[in-house]
Amino acid sequence: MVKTRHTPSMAQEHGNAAQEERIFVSIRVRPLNEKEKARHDVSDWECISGNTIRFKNAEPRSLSMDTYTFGKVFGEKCNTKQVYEQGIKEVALSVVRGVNSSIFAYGQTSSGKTHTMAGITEYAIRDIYEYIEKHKDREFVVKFSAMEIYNEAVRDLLNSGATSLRLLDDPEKGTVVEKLTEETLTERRQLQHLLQICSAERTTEETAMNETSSRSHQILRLTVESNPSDYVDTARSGALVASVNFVDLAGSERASQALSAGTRFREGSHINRSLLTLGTVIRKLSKGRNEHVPYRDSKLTRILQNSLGGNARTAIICTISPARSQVEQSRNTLLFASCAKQVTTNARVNLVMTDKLLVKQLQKELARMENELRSLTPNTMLLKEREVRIEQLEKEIEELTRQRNLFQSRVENFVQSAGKDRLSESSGVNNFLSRTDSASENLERTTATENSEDYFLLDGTSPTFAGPDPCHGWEAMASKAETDNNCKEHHRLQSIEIKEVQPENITDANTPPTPVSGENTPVKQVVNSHALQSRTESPQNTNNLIVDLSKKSNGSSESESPIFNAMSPPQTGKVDQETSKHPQISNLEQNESPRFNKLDQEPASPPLFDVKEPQLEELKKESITLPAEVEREKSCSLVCFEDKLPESKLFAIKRESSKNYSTIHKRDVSVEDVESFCDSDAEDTASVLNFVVRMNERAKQKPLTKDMDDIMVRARTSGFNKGMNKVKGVGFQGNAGALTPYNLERQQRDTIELWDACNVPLVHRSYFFLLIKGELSDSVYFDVELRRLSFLRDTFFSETNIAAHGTDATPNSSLMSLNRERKMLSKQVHKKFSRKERVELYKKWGIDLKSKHRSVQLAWRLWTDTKDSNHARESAALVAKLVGFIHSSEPQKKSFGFGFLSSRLN
Ligand SMILES: Nc1ncnc2c1ncn2[C@@H]1O[C@H](COP(=O)(O)OP(=O)(O)OP(=O)(O)O)[C@@H](O)[C@H]1O
Repeated sequence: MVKTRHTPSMAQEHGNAAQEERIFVSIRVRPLNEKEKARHDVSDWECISGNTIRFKNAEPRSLSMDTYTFGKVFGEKCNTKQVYEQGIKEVALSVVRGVNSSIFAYGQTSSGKTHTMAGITEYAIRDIYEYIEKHKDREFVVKFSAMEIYNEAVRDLLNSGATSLRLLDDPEKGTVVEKLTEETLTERRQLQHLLQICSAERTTEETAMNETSSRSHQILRLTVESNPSDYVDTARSGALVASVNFVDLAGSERASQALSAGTRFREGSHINRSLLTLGTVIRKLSKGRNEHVPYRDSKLTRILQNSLGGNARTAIICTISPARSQVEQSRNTLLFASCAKQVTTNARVNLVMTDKLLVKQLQKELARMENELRSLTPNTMLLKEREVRIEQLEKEIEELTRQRNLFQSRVENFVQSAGKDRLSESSGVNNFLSRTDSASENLERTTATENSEDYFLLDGTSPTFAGPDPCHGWEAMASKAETDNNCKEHHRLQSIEIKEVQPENITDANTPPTPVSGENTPVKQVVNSHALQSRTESPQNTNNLIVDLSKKSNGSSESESPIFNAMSPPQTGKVDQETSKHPQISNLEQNESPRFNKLDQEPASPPLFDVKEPQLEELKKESITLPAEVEREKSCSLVCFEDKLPESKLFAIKRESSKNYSTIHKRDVSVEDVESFCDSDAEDTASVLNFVVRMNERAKQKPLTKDMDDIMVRARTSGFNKGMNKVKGVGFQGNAGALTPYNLERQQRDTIELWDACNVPLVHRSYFFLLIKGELSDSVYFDVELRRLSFLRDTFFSETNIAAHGTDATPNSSLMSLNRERKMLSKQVHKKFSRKERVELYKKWGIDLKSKHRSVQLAWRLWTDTKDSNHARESAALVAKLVGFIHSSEPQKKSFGFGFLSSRLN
């Protein structure tokens, strides 16, 4: 048995709504049989039309009562095929379209019901199979079942051994017969065989005329399942399942004839019950009232409930006997037929979903969803990847935004702090530093770094060293010291030895009371700021020609250089007792005090020289008023030239021309001389020498006139500086206008190297840098510092001195010992100072961020400053405070800081 699920709603969705129609009722009058003819019985019924029948012998007053009209009326001469074709066939074939149908035969015994239904069933089955044969595109499944209701018991005609079958109520199908045999037909012949079985199994009896009389209600059911062809969407389609019932009722008169007693009585009662219930149901349905219909009062009406006013098309063939003797029975049949034709049914297409179709449909749906899923999967994966990427980008944006805000904040703090510094600081240290590339690199690097220890540079207040790291490479200092000593003699040859130095025009505020090794120790003043660097460079690039016109190296007296005398500051400084052993040191120290005094008064712009001599005043009056920078150039007394000459050649020139060196003053140089020199090839040795000699000669001959000023003005505009750059000269010593930042950097670099070589304390270094304004005039400080440091280095760090005094010859200790102590102090610094404190010290002492050993630098400075690591912390704090005082805008603090540091230096 194929389980089905009725889905009427699906049929409705496809336009197969229930169609209401009345039961088709036809009347068939059989001919008089032999028995009736023998009794001379006559036929009283006349078919006056195709759908009207009338009782012929009716009295006039009752004529209207004996005329009946139905869907079709078949007379005695009509055969079964006509009955089938005219009305019954259409109803029966509804089954192939999914519509239930029922064909009833109702009439008295021997009226021809079985005779008619046998033919009708045969024709219907034939037509059904013909329909199936014509519709090869559809799949049909035909099933057959047969039952009889005898004494209100349902019996399976295809299973003779089965007992009475129970009726079950199905919510979709209605009443179903439990365990009813249902044969699937593969061919038509199989159905013929089953029909014979059913006929044989049906409960019948022999009549007096040896005829078989049916004593039960027989229901032959043919179920047709098919797939609809008119539903394009097979995914939503089901199966058309419908049944056609061929119902051959028992004789309607059976109850009255079985009134005798016993079994007949009980049999008749049951037959009558079903028929009476059928009559009642028909009568009630015909009235069309919404009153209770007693379907459940009999097995017959219960099983055929759908066929009686329900989901089925119904046709009733009422058979009557024309014999006058059967007129009342015929009238009852016609009355039943008259009621039945009033009954309406609501047949619809039964589109059901079988389990097989359901599985198939679900499989198709699953395959469709899998295809969709496969088609969607790549997009889904791509979407997920993009979502992940979007999340990553959002995080990166947040991080970048955070970094940007942080940098902006830092830059703002830096700018704000730098602005305050520019306003508050009178010193030009930062201005000078900002002009160096190294300082710019430090700033950029500091801005980009995340190291908190580097962050302190952002405040812009740190007195930072420009140029090489003061402590850089000090680890190699030990080995370098030896190299320095080896190169010392070579270095001395490249420098002009000045036997009698007259440094009155040069002040050195930082010159400490340096100890000397002895009175007879030769003092060699290195005025070449590039001296140290030249030791490691090729001779071709490092030859230096220095012409000091203000000194008596050529035997000329001061009187030969009135300008020199005019620029000499008053000798107001105190004379150190120790330096009195050396005139050079004494002269340096003599100029110390006035220099300090001047700085204290005008720290922002310390004057280079005090010009007070009357000669100069007179010259000023005589000359045309010149720009300030030209006025300052008048103070130049030293011209230093440097050329790229081969070393040997240069030395030869030096020695040869040293005898002819003479004072040259700017007033002695004509415009033609300068222009000629600028246009000449600076590498031409003869031109350089000739230029120097020529200027010296003119210095002796020509007085100072205003032509000098014109010379300088025109020299500047015509490329004098360019020519000077060609020979890489320092220019007029003390003449800031002739200096270049490059030369100043070189002086600075040499100074730092000498600091390292002499282990100069940090305090001194810091104090020295406080003098620096970032102007070219700072060159004079570096020049003096270089002289002093060269003297110290040659005096205390020479090979002979170290050998003579051992490792304790220096003020500190041997370099190797310093190295060991440096490591120890580095550990102690990390142990003693917190990270925050270290950062503060870095900031205050301008420790280079390039170094990987900032803590080592700090330890070094602490050690060299205090000479006692146990007090390094206190000393560092004190120095930091004093430096802060010097940077303060308050004169009292500034003076105190200067004074204290000065006392420390001394
Ligand atoms: N239209 C007809 N033409 C010729 N013979 C007929 C016709 N109708 C019925 N007969 C004959 O009448 C007899 C009785 O018919 P049938 O058995 O079909 O009556 P029935 O109504 O089925 O009786 P029951 O209810 O007792 O079974 C049969 O022998 C049948 O051949």
